[in-house]
Amino acid sequence: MTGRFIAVVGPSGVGKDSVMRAMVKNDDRLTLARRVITRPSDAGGEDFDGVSTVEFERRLAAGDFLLNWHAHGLQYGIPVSIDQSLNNEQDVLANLSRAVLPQAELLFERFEVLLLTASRSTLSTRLQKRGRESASEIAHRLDRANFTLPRGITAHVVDNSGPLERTLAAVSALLHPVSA
Ligand SMILES: Nc1ncnc2c1ncn2[C@@H]1O[C@H](COP(=O)(O)OP(=O)(O)O)[C@@H](O)[C@H]1O
Ligand SMILES: O=P(O)(O)OC[C@H]1O[C@H](OP(=O)(O)OP(=O)(O)O)[C@H](O)[C@@H]1O
Repeated sequence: MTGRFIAVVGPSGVGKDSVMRAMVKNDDRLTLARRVITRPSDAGGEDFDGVSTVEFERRLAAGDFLLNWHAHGLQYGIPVSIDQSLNNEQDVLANLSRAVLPQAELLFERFEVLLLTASRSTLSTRLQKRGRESASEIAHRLDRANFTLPRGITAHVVDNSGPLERTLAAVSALLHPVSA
């Protein structure tokens, strides 16, 4: 049996990267997908592979990505190498755009979605505190906060308005119901 591909989605600033990082730290059944992004490598936040647009297009043409999309003026790709982890029965966590979920669902034998939520004011406070984007970029990200999941996609929905520990306990109970 292959591992599960677990898509982690939700509005910018909700805590996807923080929750994913903590999940992987606490659970050796989980692996993080390292994304390829056309963002400067020193931008901070998640551990990603920062490349130029030309390099991204080269890799795309070479078939290096299982999934790719465009958002916030950036290109994102999920490398085909995650298949090795899935084949080794590791569950793979990946921060995805909500828009690519229907495409992702078709690709993986075992597919789950974790949707994180928080109020708009919480998102705004967190994005300002994170400080990776300018005020106008933050405003654009907040405009996308209410984007609904594509039709037909079902998700585990977890509120990340409270402490991270509470979110982690809820996520663990949903993903590992027997051992939780
Ligand atoms: N449960 C939480 N409580 C308080 N702050 C949080 C929580 N989860 C995330 N954060 C903070 O919110 C900001 C955005 O989190 P991040 O993981 O980058 O979100 P996303 O990947 O969804 O954009 C970061 O500064 C992070 O430290
Ligand atoms: O279609 P949406 O669901 O709105 O998602 C759009 C993009 O936002 C997130 O990117 P990124 O992780 O760079 O930004 P974030 O950390 O601020 O969420 C997510 O991973 C997508 O790439």
